[in-house]
Amino acid sequence: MEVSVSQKQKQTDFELASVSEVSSSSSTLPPSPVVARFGFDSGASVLRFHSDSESNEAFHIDLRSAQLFRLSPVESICICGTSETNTEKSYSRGISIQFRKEEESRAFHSAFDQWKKELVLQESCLPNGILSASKSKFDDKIEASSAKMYFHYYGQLLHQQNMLQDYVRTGTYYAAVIENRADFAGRVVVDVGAGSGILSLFAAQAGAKHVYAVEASEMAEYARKLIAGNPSLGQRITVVKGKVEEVELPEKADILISEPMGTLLVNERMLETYVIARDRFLVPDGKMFPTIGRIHMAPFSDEYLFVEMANKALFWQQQNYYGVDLTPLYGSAFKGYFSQPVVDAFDPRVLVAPAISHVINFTSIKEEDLYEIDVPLKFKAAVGGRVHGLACWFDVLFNGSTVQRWLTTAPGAPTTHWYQLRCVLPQPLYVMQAKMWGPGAEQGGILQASSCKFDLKEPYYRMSQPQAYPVTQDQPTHHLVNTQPVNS
Ligand SMILES: C[S@@+](CC[C@H](N)C(=O)[O-])C[C@H]1O[C@@H](n2cnc3c(N)ncnc32)[C@H](O)[C@@H]1O
Repeated sequence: MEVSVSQKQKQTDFELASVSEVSSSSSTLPPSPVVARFGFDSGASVLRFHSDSESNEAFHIDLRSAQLFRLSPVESICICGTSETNTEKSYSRGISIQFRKEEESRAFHSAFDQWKKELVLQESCLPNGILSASKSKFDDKIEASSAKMYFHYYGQLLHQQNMLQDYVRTGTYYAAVIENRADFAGRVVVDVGAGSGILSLFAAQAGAKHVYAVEASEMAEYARKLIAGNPSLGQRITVVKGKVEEVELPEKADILISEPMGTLLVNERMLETYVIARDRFLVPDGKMFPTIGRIHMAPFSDEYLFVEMANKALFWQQQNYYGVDLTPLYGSAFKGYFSQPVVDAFDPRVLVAPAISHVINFTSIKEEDLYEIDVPLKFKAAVGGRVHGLACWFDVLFNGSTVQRWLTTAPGAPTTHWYQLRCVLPQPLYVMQAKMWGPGAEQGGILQASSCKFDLKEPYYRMSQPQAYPVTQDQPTHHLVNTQPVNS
């Protein structure tokens, strides 16, 4: 493998508060403060640690096997392999890294990602300058088995039909495209994750010069069939079967169209694919449909939902289940149920404070910035009572030259197949408005804490329709129960 001179000379230094080994077996760690240096060593990207006072390296790790996880704003853990060749004896090594400031932690993480990327580039570069068939950006992030299941799912017509039958979704895309003909007429379009090819056909209807419909799953074959069956539009559409991260297209696009939204906008990580498509295929200042996305979050109060969740674990409180005491597992079952985000459509009146919004601009965000998203939350409850968790939904904007259109999944708006999402806390929080005494009184109330980790991959599909509330005059119309059919 060739390494260029510039790479050999390049290095990045970071001063750290301290480093320590998670297992105590090694004594090679330098005393604090510590300097961490990213650099090259015999063609490999390495991270060296040495003491501030001397430049002698205390130890180094190979970035090839290293992964970095953030534990807190100023603490991270780096997991890497040992150099032990006997696989039975080789254990992962954990290095706990303390930063002095949060900004330094961020800079270190971004340098780490950058150096890992350089490594991928290096490894795919053969001495003759030809790119090797090494893993793509997609393969790098997504496990093969998980990608197989994902594309198997989308390869089936029944799941595409589910999306096509979400008339709020598909109708809004149609309106956004047709009302903004000026953005499509005579333009080259790339449909990112084309599925059945429906958005490509809409773009062709709006007068696109040519549409490249990129689809990785077997659905690409069905898209070809559908497009061939609509010849007046189909002659301007080419289906490209493959991953957006890997396929090559013969020309740049003036506009990208895609439906990359998952639960809570980011689930499925297809936004990353959309952004990669932008960097690979879009002309500078080209358009993106959708253009921006927003995640909205607000605290809610829903006693009924909380009791429903808590009751699920009651099964494990049986002391005589065929002669077996199940109670040792009660705590774990309770925790398990509360780690499931609830997916359903709820009445917006369960919200107890205005929502906080996090904006993602698809035209400018870096792909890496989608790996980890922090949304600082601070709410002032409009009413006192028990808060049971955080309600979340999203919307996206089609920023057309003629018409701006929003596709929203907000509570109270016509229901989509995304519904809304609620993260229910295992311990409700009491929110009061009266003057308080005791700990936390200075801040205006009693300090309480309740926390939970939620797994977006294990949702609880509850699917209840919003209950019919009698409408009074002071209620805005968006609180009305929607009459749209639910698309399953
Ligand atoms: C949510 S569906 C949308 C399908 C279609 N555009 C629509 O609106 O009905 C996303 C599609 O993108 C495809 N997809 C996801 N990631 C992809 C990738 N990295 N490369 C190519 N296709 C991808 C999936 O197989 C799936 O068919």
